[in-house]
Amino acid sequence: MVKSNGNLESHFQIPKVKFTKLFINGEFVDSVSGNTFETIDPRNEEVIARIAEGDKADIDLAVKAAREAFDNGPWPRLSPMERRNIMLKFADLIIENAEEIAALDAMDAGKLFAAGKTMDIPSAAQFMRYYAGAADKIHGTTLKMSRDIQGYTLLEPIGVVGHIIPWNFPTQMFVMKVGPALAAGCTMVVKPAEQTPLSALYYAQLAKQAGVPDGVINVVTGFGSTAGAALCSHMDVDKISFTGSTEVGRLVMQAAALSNLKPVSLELGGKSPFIVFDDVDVEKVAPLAMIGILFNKGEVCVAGSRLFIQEGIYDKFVKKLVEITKTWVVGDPFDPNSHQGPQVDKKQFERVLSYIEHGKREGATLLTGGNALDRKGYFVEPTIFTDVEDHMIIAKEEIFGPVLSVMKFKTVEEVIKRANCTQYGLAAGVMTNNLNIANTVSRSIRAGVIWINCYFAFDPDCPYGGYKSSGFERDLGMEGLHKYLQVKSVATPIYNSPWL
Ligand SMILES: NC(=O)c1ccc[n+]([C@@H]2O[C@H](COP(=O)([O-])OP(=O)(O)OC[C@H]3O[C@@H](n4cnc5c(N)ncnc54)[C@H](O)[C@@H]3O)[C@@H](O)[C@H]2O)c1
Repeated sequence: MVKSNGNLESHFQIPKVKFTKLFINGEFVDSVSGNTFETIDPRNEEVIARIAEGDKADIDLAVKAAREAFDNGPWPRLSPMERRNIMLKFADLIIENAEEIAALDAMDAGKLFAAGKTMDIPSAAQFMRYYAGAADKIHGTTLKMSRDIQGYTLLEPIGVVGHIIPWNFPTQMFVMKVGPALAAGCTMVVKPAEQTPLSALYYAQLAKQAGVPDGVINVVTGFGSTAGAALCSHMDVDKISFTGSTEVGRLVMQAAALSNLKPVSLELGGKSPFIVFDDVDVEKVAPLAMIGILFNKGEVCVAGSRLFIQEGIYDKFVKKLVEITKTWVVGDPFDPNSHQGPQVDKKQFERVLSYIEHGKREGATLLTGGNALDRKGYFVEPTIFTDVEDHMIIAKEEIFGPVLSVMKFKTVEEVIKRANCTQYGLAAGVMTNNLNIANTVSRSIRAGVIWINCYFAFDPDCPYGGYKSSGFERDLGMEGLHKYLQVKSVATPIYNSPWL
């Protein structure tokens, strides 16, 4: 592992944070209570800005604005083509402002600036364009009904949506949720994670600039137990779309059920297996396995955090992993030489380090890493444990950091069983040149996404979500749009009505 000492000011001019207030009904406003909270830069533990702390009273105002915009405003009543055009303009503005948005996420979340500018932000714009293209292709079906009745279905917007998003991909999560809901004709309140509120506020004003009418997108920054909980239990919210931890997902579902029984979609945690068979080229697959765990400093719900290696190539593969970590640069996310920035905040940093201690105590072998960097900020070394057993905490719980558990296996049947022995079912990677094995494993793993000889292959057209405690319903793809639509069936006699 290499430490980067890049001087970020020489690479990029840090933007001044302009948006620190709630965005309700097309305007930036203070919270009702006047309270604020700090958002901290994980590179240096300094305060970036004070952000308005929304709570129940602010959620009430935001939902009222969204309700009015849905019940009486133009957005659901625009022609689909008009909605599409505004969304395309929104996507253009995202690209035009890519550098500033990437900088906000680098400061707020510790994400690599270069990756944000060239990957996260362009892919967010791509999501928005995908759903803009879908906006004028939403249609129901004609029904073949008996007794001379003609019928058809209408797909109508579900209404006011509450989006609750996590901190690991603030930009993509915002667009992944807001894009399809806009295409469907919904209005919404977004509650970004308290760790990363900046880009959501920035997006809100871009949407307004693009022509999204007031009240359609409202952003209430604040904490989960107050603002988030108030959104989930609000009687005037018609749907909650949540991405976050399994633990909070349970609370969200409970609050939704105990209020107006609103439907929820849950995109939750993971502990994904990355399975490598003997027949692969170690030189090619080992780097992919490392990206599978280290990308975005391991703060990825689909991180390949359990690496299963077949016994024939085990030693060679592990040696290669260690070699890779030696060239891996942990440092300032604005430094173009950095491969990995800091964990998002102090809590997450301490959580990752405490899992490393668990691994040591449980008897796994710490092969490399295991420490925080000796500098200010929340930097953790890429860490590899071998001799990990399935029952160990580091093999079972989601760490959400750069910590890899490596395990050896013999047979296809064995690895399928072990890969499935987790409460999660979000994603899995299968690396082999044997088509039969690839097919058998991908059909046997209980997870929502399987990558064969690739990893993190995301596309707007590819639905994404979990089995088991990783949640239900899907983001992205047309499935990601349909969850914001209701189906209405209409029937009428073709000739004289026998009912009248
Ligand atoms: N499946 C996916 O697509 C996906 C994607 C990214 C992250 N995640 C998961 O997210 C987790 C990390 O994110 P996190 O730490 O921000 O998760 P979290 O569950 O702590 O918080 C997520 C969001 O929920 C809010 N929240 C917290 N308590 C709430 C409550 N009682 N009611 C309503 N909202 C509440 C938070 O303020 C935040 O906005 C990991 O488990 C990760 O796997 C899943």
